[in-house]
Amino acid sequence: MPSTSPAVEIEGLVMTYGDKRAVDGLSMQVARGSVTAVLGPNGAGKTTTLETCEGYRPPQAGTVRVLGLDPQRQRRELLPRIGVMLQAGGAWSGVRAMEMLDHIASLHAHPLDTAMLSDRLGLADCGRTPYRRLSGGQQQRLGLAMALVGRPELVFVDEPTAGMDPQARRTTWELLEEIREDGVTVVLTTHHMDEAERLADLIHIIDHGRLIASGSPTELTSGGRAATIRLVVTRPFPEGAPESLRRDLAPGTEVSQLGERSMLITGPADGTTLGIVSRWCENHDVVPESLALGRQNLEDVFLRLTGRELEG
Ligand SMILES: Nc1ncnc2c1ncn2[C@@H]1O[C@H](COP(=O)(O)OP(=O)(O)OP(=O)(O)O)[C@@H](O)[C@H]1O
Repeated sequence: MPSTSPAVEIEGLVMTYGDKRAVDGLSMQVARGSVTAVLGPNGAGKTTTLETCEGYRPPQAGTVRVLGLDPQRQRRELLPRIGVMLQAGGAWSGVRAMEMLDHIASLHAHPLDTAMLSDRLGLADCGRTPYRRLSGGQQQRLGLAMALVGRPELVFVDEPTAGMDPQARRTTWELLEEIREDGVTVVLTTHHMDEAERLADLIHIIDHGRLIASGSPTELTSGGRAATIRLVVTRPFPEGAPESLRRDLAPGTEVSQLGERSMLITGPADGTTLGIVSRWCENHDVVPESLALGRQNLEDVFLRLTGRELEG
């Protein structure tokens, strides 16, 4: 198996829970040595996809290969080569933080130094605290340490910074950037676009269990639709406002309603467009509270693709 082959290859994956199609024909790849973010709103199918890659669930249709191996049939071969940070738990409730980390380290041939790792992740002070008494953020950090301690070639991290304070988030981001420098492949799920924008070489956006867009953060947020205007008005928009405004704007300009008093206009957001938006407001008895020019971010991309906001 040449090392240039993808670290993860998913082809036509289908996963259902009863009648619910959590993953619906998903195909995507993760390049070796990259940080790839799987971005999507709650319930998009991110965790289910990761759990299938980790060998916790057999695919109901489609195929999954991780480091060239079948996560079900070749699990024993695969497990020592990957690290997994679960969204919740992963440790026994009564075990002390350091005991758990040392235990995981003892299962690996060449583990990292656990004292160094726990210090780095700010766990040194709670090393003797039972897992159930750790704060949510401390449990997350311990989960990350457990995923990294075996020097994996590939780590799956499910919402790595959920519940962390800003300082712990930054430390986690730095650590993930460092392990990438060491050539480790990182697959992370998140519904925080800033996390994906900061860390990821490649972003797969999924919604309703399907891949709806892929690209680098720059590719996804640039191009002809790079600029945005956010319009906030004093009272709720009249019925049909986005369609009416879109008719006045240049072809290719997109208008999405964000809330009852806010809209996002994506396209050639120049002086001409601003002028048209102001005139439209005047003609429709709409009073702008703010009209802000900006650069499209991943949240805007998601909104444009799905008509819904990413977080929430
Ligand atoms: N064990 C389960 N039993 C039944 N339905 C489930 C189960 N696990 C997940 N689901 C459903 O499958 C869909 C996908 O869930 P999944 O956890 O994979 O999404 P997610 O993108 O990781 O969401 P989140 O960001 O909230 O973690 C959701 O509608 C969820 O309610």
